Amino acid sequence: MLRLELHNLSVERVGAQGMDLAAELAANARKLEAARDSLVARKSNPEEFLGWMDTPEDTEAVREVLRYRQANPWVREFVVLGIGGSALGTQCVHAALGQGPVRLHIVDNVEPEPIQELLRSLDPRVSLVNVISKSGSTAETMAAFLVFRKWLEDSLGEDWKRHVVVTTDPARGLLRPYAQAEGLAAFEVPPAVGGRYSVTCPVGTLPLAFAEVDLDRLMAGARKANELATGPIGANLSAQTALVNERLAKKGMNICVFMPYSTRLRYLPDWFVQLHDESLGKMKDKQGREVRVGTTAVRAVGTTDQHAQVQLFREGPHDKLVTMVRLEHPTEDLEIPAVKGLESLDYLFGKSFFELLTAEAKATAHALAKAGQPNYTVTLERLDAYNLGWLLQHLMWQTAFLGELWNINAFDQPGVELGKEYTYALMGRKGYERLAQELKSEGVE
Ligand SMILES: O=P(O)(O)OC[C@H]1O[C@](O)(CO)[C@@H](O)[C@@H]1O
Repeated sequence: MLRLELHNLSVERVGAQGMDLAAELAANARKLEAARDSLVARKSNPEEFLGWMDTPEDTEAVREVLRYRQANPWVREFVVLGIGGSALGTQCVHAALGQGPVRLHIVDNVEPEPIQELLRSLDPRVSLVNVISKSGSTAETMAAFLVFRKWLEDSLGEDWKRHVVVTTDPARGLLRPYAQAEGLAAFEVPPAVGGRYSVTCPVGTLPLAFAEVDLDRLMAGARKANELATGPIGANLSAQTALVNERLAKKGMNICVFMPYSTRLRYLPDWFVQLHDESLGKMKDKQGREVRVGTTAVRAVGTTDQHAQVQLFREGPHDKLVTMVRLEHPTEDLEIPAVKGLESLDYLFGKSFFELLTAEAKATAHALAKAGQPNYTVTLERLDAYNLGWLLQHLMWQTAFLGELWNINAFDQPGVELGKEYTYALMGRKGYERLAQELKSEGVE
Protein backbone atom coordinates (compact mmCIF):
# COMPACT_ATOMS: atom_id res chain seq x y z
CA MET A 1 0.00 0.00 0.00
CA LEU A 2 1.36 3.40 -0.74
CA ARG A 3 0.28 6.95 -0.50
CA LEU A 4 2.43 9.66 -1.92
CA GLU A 5 1.22 13.23 -1.71
CA LEU A 6 2.80 15.71 -4.09
CA HIS A 7 1.03 19.00 -3.62
CA ASN A 8 -2.21 18.81 -5.57
CA LEU A 9 -1.25 16.07 -7.98
CA SER A 10 -0.46 12.85 -6.21
CA VAL A 11 -0.18 9.11 -6.71
CA GLU A 12 -2.02 6.91 -4.26
CA ARG A 13 -1.94 3.19 -3.79
CA VAL A 14 -0.55 0.51 -6.00
CA GLY A 15 -2.74 -2.44 -5.09
CA ALA A 16 -2.06 -5.51 -3.06
CA GLN A 17 -0.10 -7.60 -5.54
CA GLY A 18 1.49 -4.49 -7.01
CA MET A 19 4.79 -3.20 -5.76
CA ASP A 20 6.44 -1.35 -2.96
CA LEU A 21 7.01 2.00 -4.63
CA ALA A 22 9.32 3.36 -1.95
CA ALA A 23 11.62 0.35 -2.24
CA GLU A 24 11.51 0.34 -6.04
CA LEU A 25 12.22 4.07 -6.11
CA ALA A 26 15.24 3.63 -3.89
CA ALA A 27 16.50 0.76 -6.04
CA ASN A 28 15.92 2.59 -9.33
CA ALA A 29 16.73 6.18 -8.42
CA ARG A 30 19.99 6.23 -10.41
CA LYS A 31 18.29 4.84 -13.51
CA LEU A 32 15.50 7.41 -13.30
CA GLU A 33 17.96 10.25 -12.76
CA ALA A 34 19.91 9.13 -15.80
CA ALA A 35 16.68 9.04 -17.85
CA ARG A 36 15.71 12.53 -16.67
CA ASP A 37 19.17 13.96 -17.33
CA SER A 38 19.35 12.38 -20.76
CA LEU A 39 15.94 13.78 -21.78
CA VAL A 40 16.88 17.26 -20.56
CA ALA A 41 20.30 17.14 -22.25
CA ARG A 42 18.79 16.11 -25.60
CA LYS A 43 16.11 18.81 -25.51
CA SER A 44 17.96 21.30 -27.68
CA ASN A 45 18.47 18.77 -30.49
CA PRO A 46 15.46 19.12 -32.83
CA GLU A 47 16.01 15.58 -34.12
CA GLU A 48 14.99 14.30 -30.69
CA PHE A 49 11.46 15.76 -30.87
CA LEU A 50 11.56 17.04 -27.30
CA GLY A 51 10.22 20.50 -28.16
CA TRP A 52 7.05 19.78 -26.13
CA MET A 53 9.07 20.51 -22.99
CA ASP A 54 9.46 24.10 -24.17
CA THR A 55 6.05 24.91 -25.64
CA PRO A 56 4.49 25.73 -22.23
CA GLU A 57 7.29 28.28 -21.73
CA ASP A 58 6.51 30.04 -25.02
CA THR A 59 4.23 32.80 -23.80
CA GLU A 60 4.62 34.75 -27.06
CA ALA A 61 3.02 31.88 -29.01
CA VAL A 62 0.04 32.10 -26.66
CA ARG A 63 -0.18 35.90 -27.09
CA GLU A 64 -0.16 35.46 -30.88
CA VAL A 65 -3.04 32.99 -30.69
CA LEU A 66 -5.02 35.29 -28.39
CA ARG A 67 -4.46 38.27 -30.72
CA TYR A 68 -5.83 36.23 -33.61
CA ARG A 69 -8.83 35.20 -31.51
CA GLN A 70 -9.54 38.84 -30.63
CA ALA A 71 -9.23 39.92 -34.25
CA ASN A 72 -11.95 37.46 -35.25
CA PRO A 73 -14.96 38.14 -33.00
CA TRP A 74 -17.37 37.12 -35.77
CA VAL A 75 -16.62 33.39 -35.34
CA ARG A 76 -19.51 31.28 -34.03
CA GLU A 77 -18.53 27.86 -35.44
CA PHE A 78 -14.94 26.66 -35.15
CA VAL A 79 -14.17 23.59 -37.25
CA VAL A 80 -11.02 21.59 -36.58
CA LEU A 81 -9.87 19.43 -39.49
CA GLY A 82 -7.22 17.18 -37.97
CA ILE A 83 -6.64 13.65 -36.79
CA GLY A 84 -4.73 11.92 -33.98
CA GLY A 85 -2.51 14.40 -32.17
CA SER A 86 -3.95 17.21 -34.27
CA ALA A 87 -7.38 16.75 -32.69
CA LEU A 88 -7.33 14.66 -29.50
CA GLY A 89 -5.76 17.20 -27.12
CA THR A 90 -8.21 19.88 -28.21
CA GLN A 91 -11.12 17.46 -27.87
CA CYS A 92 -10.01 16.49 -24.35
CA VAL A 93 -9.48 20.02 -23.00
CA HIS A 94 -12.53 21.38 -24.76
CA ALA A 95 -14.82 18.74 -23.21
CA ALA A 96 -13.36 19.52 -19.79
CA LEU A 97 -13.18 23.30 -19.85
CA GLY A 98 -14.62 24.72 -23.07
CA GLN A 99 -17.21 27.47 -22.72
CA GLY A 100 -18.62 30.52 -24.45
CA PRO A 101 -20.64 31.05 -27.58
CA VAL A 102 -18.30 29.50 -30.16
CA ARG A 103 -19.21 25.92 -31.01
CA LEU A 104 -16.31 23.55 -31.68
CA HIS A 105 -16.58 20.79 -34.27
CA ILE A 106 -13.91 18.21 -34.89
CA VAL A 107 -13.62 16.37 -38.19
CA ASP A 108 -11.22 13.50 -37.53
CA ASN A 109 -12.62 10.80 -39.76
CA VAL A 110 -13.54 10.43 -43.41
CA GLU A 111 -16.93 8.86 -43.01
CA PRO A 112 -19.05 10.87 -45.44
CA GLU A 113 -22.38 11.00 -43.57
CA PRO A 114 -21.23 12.92 -40.44
CA ILE A 115 -19.30 15.38 -42.61
CA GLN A 116 -22.33 16.00 -44.82
CA GLU A 117 -24.47 16.47 -41.73
CA LEU A 118 -22.00 18.96 -40.28
CA LEU A 119 -21.77 20.92 -43.53
CA ARG A 120 -25.56 21.13 -43.72
CA SER A 121 -25.72 22.43 -40.14
CA LEU A 122 -23.10 25.20 -40.50
CA ASP A 123 -23.47 28.77 -41.67
CA PRO A 124 -20.27 29.47 -43.64
CA ARG A 125 -20.46 33.22 -42.85
CA VAL A 126 -19.75 32.57 -39.16
CA SER A 127 -17.54 29.49 -39.59
CA LEU A 128 -13.78 29.37 -39.20
CA VAL A 129 -12.05 26.25 -40.52
CA ASN A 130 -8.76 25.36 -38.87
CA VAL A 131 -6.87 22.79 -40.91
CA ILE A 132 -4.28 21.21 -38.61
CA SER A 133 -1.57 18.88 -39.83
CA LYS A 134 2.00 18.75 -38.61
CA SER A 135 3.11 16.86 -41.70
CA GLY A 136 0.85 18.88 -43.95
CA SER A 137 -0.05 15.77 -45.90
CA THR A 138 -2.30 13.40 -43.91
CA ALA A 139 -4.89 12.04 -46.35
CA GLU A 140 -7.90 12.29 -44.01
CA THR A 141 -7.18 15.90 -43.10
CA MET A 142 -6.37 16.93 -46.66
CA ALA A 143 -9.55 15.32 -48.02
CA ALA A 144 -11.61 17.22 -45.44
CA PHE A 145 -9.77 20.44 -46.28
CA LEU A 146 -10.54 20.06 -49.99
CA VAL A 147 -14.24 19.70 -49.18
CA PHE A 148 -14.43 22.55 -46.64
CA ARG A 149 -12.40 24.89 -48.81
CA LYS A 150 -14.77 24.36 -51.75
CA TRP A 151 -17.80 24.71 -49.47
CA LEU A 152 -16.48 28.07 -48.24
CA GLU A 153 -15.56 29.31 -51.70
CA ASP A 154 -18.88 28.24 -53.19
CA SER A 155 -20.78 30.35 -50.69
CA LEU A 156 -18.35 33.18 -49.89
CA GLY A 157 -16.30 33.63 -53.06
CA GLU A 158 -12.86 35.19 -52.50
CA ASP A 159 -13.74 35.83 -48.84
CA TRP A 160 -13.21 32.09 -48.16
CA LYS A 161 -9.61 32.93 -47.31
CA ARG A 162 -10.66 34.83 -44.19
CA HIS A 163 -12.47 31.68 -43.00
CA VAL A 164 -9.47 29.36 -43.09
CA VAL A 165 -6.55 29.20 -40.69
CA VAL A 166 -3.73 26.73 -41.15
CA THR A 167 -1.66 25.09 -38.39
CA THR A 168 1.32 23.19 -39.74
CA ASP A 169 5.08 22.72 -39.73
CA PRO A 170 7.01 25.88 -40.71
CA ALA A 171 8.73 24.12 -43.60
CA ARG A 172 7.50 20.57 -44.29
CA GLY A 173 4.45 19.48 -46.25
CA LEU A 174 2.21 21.15 -48.77
CA LEU A 175 0.02 23.22 -46.44
CA ARG A 176 2.68 25.79 -45.57
CA PRO A 177 3.46 26.87 -49.18
CA TYR A 178 -0.24 26.71 -50.00
CA ALA A 179 -1.10 29.02 -47.10
CA GLN A 180 1.61 31.41 -48.22
CA ALA A 181 0.49 31.39 -51.85
CA GLU A 182 -3.14 32.02 -50.93
CA GLY A 183 -2.38 34.50 -48.12
CA LEU A 184 -4.07 32.38 -45.44
CA ALA A 185 -3.56 32.97 -41.73
CA ALA A 186 -1.15 30.35 -40.44
CA PHE A 187 0.27 29.13 -37.16
CA GLU A 188 3.27 26.98 -36.50
CA VAL A 189 3.70 23.50 -35.10
CA PRO A 190 7.30 23.74 -33.88
CA PRO A 191 9.44 21.28 -35.88
CA ALA A 192 10.60 19.48 -32.73
CA VAL A 193 7.05 18.86 -31.49
CA GLY A 194 5.29 15.68 -32.63
CA GLY A 195 1.50 15.54 -33.06
CA ARG A 196 0.68 13.66 -29.88
CA TYR A 197 2.82 16.06 -27.82
CA SER A 198 1.36 19.20 -29.40
CA VAL A 199 -1.59 20.24 -27.23
CA THR A 200 0.29 23.19 -25.69
CA CYS A 201 1.33 24.65 -29.06
CA PRO A 202 -1.13 26.27 -31.53
CA VAL A 203 -2.43 22.81 -32.52
CA GLY A 204 -4.33 22.93 -29.23
CA THR A 205 -4.13 26.53 -28.10
CA LEU A 206 -5.76 28.10 -31.17
CA PRO A 207 -9.04 26.12 -31.00
CA LEU A 208 -8.97 26.31 -27.21
CA ALA A 209 -8.63 30.12 -27.32
CA PHE A 210 -11.93 30.22 -29.22
CA ALA A 211 -13.40 27.91 -26.55
CA GLU A 212 -12.39 30.44 -23.87
CA VAL A 213 -10.02 28.10 -22.09
CA ASP A 214 -7.62 29.98 -19.81
CA LEU A 215 -4.43 29.35 -21.80
CA ASP A 216 -2.16 31.15 -19.36
CA ARG A 217 -3.26 28.80 -16.57
CA LEU A 218 -3.06 25.75 -18.83
CA MET A 219 0.56 26.66 -19.63
CA ALA A 220 1.35 27.46 -16.00
CA GLY A 221 0.14 23.98 -15.02
CA ALA A 222 2.24 22.39 -17.76
CA ARG A 223 5.26 24.36 -16.50
CA LYS A 224 4.65 22.97 -13.01
CA ALA A 225 4.81 19.45 -14.47
CA ASN A 226 8.09 20.43 -16.19
CA GLU A 227 9.48 21.68 -12.90
CA LEU A 228 8.67 18.43 -11.10
CA ALA A 229 9.75 16.16 -13.94
CA THR A 230 13.14 17.82 -14.19
CA GLY A 231 13.64 17.82 -10.42
CA PRO A 232 14.61 15.27 -7.77
CA ILE A 233 13.18 11.79 -8.19
CA GLY A 234 11.62 11.82 -4.70
CA ALA A 235 9.14 14.48 -5.87
CA ASN A 236 9.14 13.52 -9.53
CA LEU A 237 5.64 12.25 -10.17
CA SER A 238 6.27 11.46 -13.85
CA ALA A 239 9.38 9.41 -13.15
CA GLN A 240 7.50 7.60 -10.42
CA THR A 241 4.42 6.68 -12.44
CA ALA A 242 6.69 5.64 -15.32
CA LEU A 243 8.54 3.35 -12.93
CA VAL A 244 5.26 1.85 -11.68
CA ASN A 245 4.25 1.16 -15.29
CA GLU A 246 7.64 -0.31 -16.18
CA ARG A 247 7.90 -2.54 -13.12
CA LEU A 248 4.39 -3.90 -13.49
CA ALA A 249 4.79 -4.48 -17.24
CA LYS A 250 7.74 -6.64 -16.28
CA LYS A 251 5.43 -8.64 -14.02
CA GLY A 252 3.04 -9.22 -16.94
CA MET A 253 0.68 -6.27 -16.55
CA ASN A 254 0.59 -5.61 -20.28
CA ILE A 255 -2.65 -3.66 -20.31
CA CYS A 256 -2.73 -0.19 -18.96
CA VAL A 257 -6.26 0.94 -18.15
CA PHE A 258 -6.68 4.69 -17.95
CA MET A 259 -9.79 5.65 -16.00
CA PRO A 260 -10.67 9.19 -14.96
CA TYR A 261 -13.61 9.52 -12.60
CA SER A 262 -15.12 12.39 -14.52
CA THR A 263 -17.42 12.77 -17.50
CA ARG A 264 -15.76 16.09 -18.22
CA LEU A 265 -12.51 14.16 -18.62
CA ARG A 266 -14.13 11.55 -20.87
CA TYR A 267 -11.81 12.30 -23.79
CA LEU A 268 -8.66 12.25 -21.67
CA PRO A 269 -8.33 8.47 -22.16
CA ASP A 270 -8.59 8.93 -25.95
CA TRP A 271 -5.76 11.44 -25.90
CA PHE A 272 -3.76 9.22 -23.55
CA VAL A 273 -4.26 6.11 -25.70
CA GLN A 274 -2.61 7.78 -28.69
CA LEU A 275 0.16 9.27 -26.58
CA HIS A 276 0.93 5.97 -24.87
CA ASP A 277 0.37 3.45 -27.66
CA GLU A 278 1.92 5.36 -30.55
CA SER A 279 4.91 6.37 -28.44
CA LEU A 280 5.62 3.12 -26.67
CA GLY A 281 4.50 0.29 -28.92
CA LYS A 282 7.81 -0.35 -30.63
CA MET A 283 9.46 -3.25 -32.42
CA LYS A 284 13.03 -1.96 -32.23
CA ASP A 285 15.09 -0.37 -29.49
CA LYS A 286 17.25 2.73 -29.93
CA GLN A 287 20.09 0.58 -31.23
CA GLY A 288 17.85 -1.04 -33.84
CA ARG A 289 17.60 -4.42 -32.09
CA GLU A 290 14.27 -6.22 -32.17
CA VAL A 291 12.54 -5.85 -28.80
CA ARG A 292 8.75 -5.56 -29.26
CA VAL A 293 7.79 -3.57 -26.18
CA GLY A 294 4.73 -1.68 -25.11
CA THR A 295 1.64 -2.00 -22.98
CA THR A 296 -1.83 -1.55 -24.43
CA ALA A 297 -3.71 1.46 -23.10
CA VAL A 298 -7.43 0.90 -22.61
CA ARG A 299 -10.02 3.63 -22.18
CA ALA A 300 -12.45 3.66 -19.27
CA VAL A 301 -14.47 6.35 -17.48
CA GLY A 302 -15.63 6.11 -13.87
CA THR A 303 -18.19 5.53 -12.63
CA THR A 304 -19.77 4.57 -15.96
CA ASP A 305 -17.36 1.75 -16.73
CA GLN A 306 -17.69 0.27 -13.26
CA HIS A 307 -20.85 -1.13 -14.79
CA ALA A 308 -19.15 -2.36 -17.94
CA GLN A 309 -15.48 -3.20 -17.44
CA VAL A 310 -14.68 -3.44 -13.72
CA GLN A 311 -15.98 -7.02 -13.49
CA LEU A 312 -13.21 -8.01 -15.91
CA PHE A 313 -10.62 -5.76 -14.27
CA ARG A 314 -11.27 -7.44 -10.91
CA GLU A 315 -11.91 -11.05 -11.80
CA GLY A 316 -10.35 -11.47 -15.23
CA PRO A 317 -6.65 -12.05 -15.82
CA HIS A 318 -4.39 -9.84 -13.76
CA ASP A 319 -2.59 -8.55 -16.81
CA LYS A 320 -3.50 -4.93 -16.12
CA LEU A 321 -2.38 -1.84 -14.31
CA VAL A 322 -5.30 0.49 -13.64
CA THR A 323 -4.57 4.22 -13.46
CA MET A 324 -7.41 6.22 -12.00
CA VAL A 325 -7.71 9.98 -12.07
CA ARG A 326 -9.80 11.58 -9.36
CA LEU A 327 -10.65 15.16 -8.41
CA GLU A 328 -10.33 16.32 -4.81
CA HIS A 329 -12.91 19.08 -5.07
CA PRO A 330 -15.88 19.64 -7.38
CA THR A 331 -16.33 22.84 -9.38
CA GLU A 332 -20.01 22.71 -8.51
CA ASP A 333 -21.82 20.10 -6.42
CA LEU A 334 -25.37 18.80 -6.29
CA GLU A 335 -27.18 17.65 -3.16
CA ILE A 336 -29.23 14.47 -3.24
CA PRO A 337 -32.67 15.21 -1.79
CA ALA A 338 -34.61 13.06 0.68
CA VAL A 339 -37.84 11.61 -0.65
CA LYS A 340 -40.61 10.22 1.54
CA GLY A 341 -41.47 6.64 0.73
CA LEU A 342 -37.94 5.87 -0.46
CA GLU A 343 -36.31 5.64 2.98
CA SER A 344 -34.23 2.65 1.96
CA LEU A 345 -32.23 5.20 0.00
CA ASP A 346 -31.60 7.27 3.12
CA TYR A 347 -27.85 6.58 2.92
CA LEU A 348 -27.96 9.00 -0.04
CA PHE A 349 -30.22 11.66 1.49
CA GLY A 350 -28.41 14.90 2.08
CA LYS A 351 -25.16 13.62 0.58
CA SER A 352 -23.73 15.15 -2.53
CA PHE A 353 -23.04 13.71 -5.97
CA PHE A 354 -19.37 14.51 -5.53
CA GLU A 355 -19.29 12.54 -2.29
CA LEU A 356 -20.84 9.59 -4.12
CA LEU A 357 -18.42 9.91 -7.05
CA THR A 358 -15.45 9.99 -4.67
CA ALA A 359 -16.74 7.05 -2.64
CA GLU A 360 -17.19 5.03 -5.84
CA ALA A 361 -13.64 5.77 -6.99
CA LYS A 362 -12.14 4.87 -3.62
CA ALA A 363 -14.33 1.77 -3.32
CA THR A 364 -13.35 0.52 -6.78
CA ALA A 365 -9.64 1.17 -6.20
CA HIS A 366 -9.79 -0.80 -2.97
CA ALA A 367 -11.92 -3.62 -4.41
CA LEU A 368 -9.41 -3.99 -7.24
CA ALA A 369 -6.47 -3.94 -4.84
CA LYS A 370 -8.13 -6.55 -2.61
CA ALA A 371 -8.48 -8.84 -5.60
CA GLY A 372 -4.78 -8.37 -6.30
CA GLN A 373 -5.36 -6.04 -9.25
CA PRO A 374 -2.73 -3.26 -9.09
CA ASN A 375 -3.99 0.26 -9.44
CA TYR A 376 -3.05 3.76 -8.48
CA THR A 377 -4.85 7.06 -8.42
CA VAL A 378 -3.62 10.41 -9.62
CA THR A 379 -5.57 13.10 -7.82
CA LEU A 380 -6.08 16.64 -9.06
CA GLU A 381 -7.05 19.35 -6.65
CA ARG A 382 -9.87 20.37 -9.00
CA LEU A 383 -10.66 20.38 -12.71
CA ASP A 384 -9.36 23.69 -14.01
CA ALA A 385 -6.93 24.82 -16.69
CA TYR A 386 -3.95 24.80 -14.34
CA ASN A 387 -4.46 21.26 -13.10
CA LEU A 388 -5.39 19.88 -16.50
CA GLY A 389 -2.31 21.49 -18.09
CA TRP A 390 -0.26 19.92 -15.34
CA LEU A 391 -1.83 16.49 -15.85
CA LEU A 392 -1.38 16.50 -19.63
CA GLN A 393 2.25 17.54 -19.40
CA HIS A 394 2.85 15.02 -16.60
CA LEU A 395 1.53 12.24 -18.87
CA MET A 396 3.85 13.38 -21.68
CA TRP A 397 6.76 13.18 -19.26
CA GLN A 398 5.61 9.79 -18.01
CA THR A 399 5.64 8.58 -21.62
CA ALA A 400 9.09 10.04 -22.23
CA PHE A 401 10.44 8.41 -19.07
CA LEU A 402 8.96 5.06 -20.11
CA GLY A 403 10.63 5.41 -23.50
CA GLU A 404 13.94 5.85 -21.70
CA LEU A 405 13.32 2.90 -19.36
CA TRP A 406 12.48 0.69 -22.34
CA ASN A 407 15.34 2.16 -24.38
CA ILE A 408 13.08 3.01 -27.31
CA ASN A 409 12.31 6.13 -29.30
CA ALA A 410 9.03 7.43 -27.87
CA PHE A 411 8.76 10.15 -30.50
CA ASP A 412 8.40 8.36 -33.82
CA GLN A 413 5.69 6.12 -35.24
CA PRO A 414 7.17 3.98 -38.00
CA GLY A 415 4.42 1.39 -37.58
CA VAL A 416 1.78 3.79 -38.87
CA GLU A 417 3.58 4.57 -42.10
CA LEU A 418 3.01 1.34 -44.05
CA GLY A 419 -0.77 1.62 -43.73
CA LYS A 420 -0.53 5.19 -45.04
CA GLU A 421 1.53 4.04 -48.04
CA TYR A 422 -0.96 1.27 -48.83
CA THR A 423 -3.79 3.82 -48.70
CA TYR A 424 -1.94 6.06 -51.17
CA ALA A 425 -1.45 3.06 -53.49
CA LEU A 426 -5.11 2.02 -53.25
CA MET A 427 -6.21 5.60 -53.93
CA GLY A 428 -4.00 5.81 -57.04
CA ARG A 429 -1.50 8.39 -55.81
CA LYS A 430 1.28 9.18 -58.31
CA GLY A 431 4.52 7.37 -57.48
CA TYR A 432 2.71 4.46 -55.79
CA GLU A 433 1.97 2.41 -58.94
CA ARG A 434 4.37 -0.40 -58.04
CA LEU A 435 2.99 -0.70 -54.55
CA ALA A 436 -0.53 -0.83 -56.03
CA GLN A 437 0.58 -3.70 -58.30
CA GLU A 438 2.11 -5.51 -55.34
CA LEU A 439 -1.10 -5.11 -53.34
CA LYS A 440 -3.13 -6.39 -56.29
CA SER A 441 -0.94 -9.50 -56.50
CA GLU A 442 -1.64 -10.01 -52.78
CA GLY A 443 -5.38 -9.75 -53.38
CA VAL A 444 -5.88 -6.19 -52.10
CA GLU A 445 -7.41 -3.66 -54.48
O1 LIG B 1 -0.68 16.18 -37.85
P1 LIG B 1 -0.53 15.18 -38.93
O2 LIG B 1 0.81 15.20 -39.56
O3 LIG B 1 -1.62 15.30 -39.95
O4 LIG B 1 -0.64 13.73 -38.30
C1 LIG B 1 -1.80 13.28 -37.68
C2 LIG B 1 -1.49 12.03 -36.89
O5 LIG B 1 -1.05 11.00 -37.75
C3 LIG B 1 0.04 10.30 -37.17
O6 LIG B 1 1.17 10.65 -37.85
C4 LIG B 1 -0.05 8.84 -37.32
O7 LIG B 1 -1.26 8.35 -36.84
C5 LIG B 1 0.05 10.77 -35.72
O8 LIG B 1 1.30 10.64 -35.14
C6 LIG B 1 -0.40 12.18 -35.87
O9 LIG B 1 -0.84 12.74 -34.67
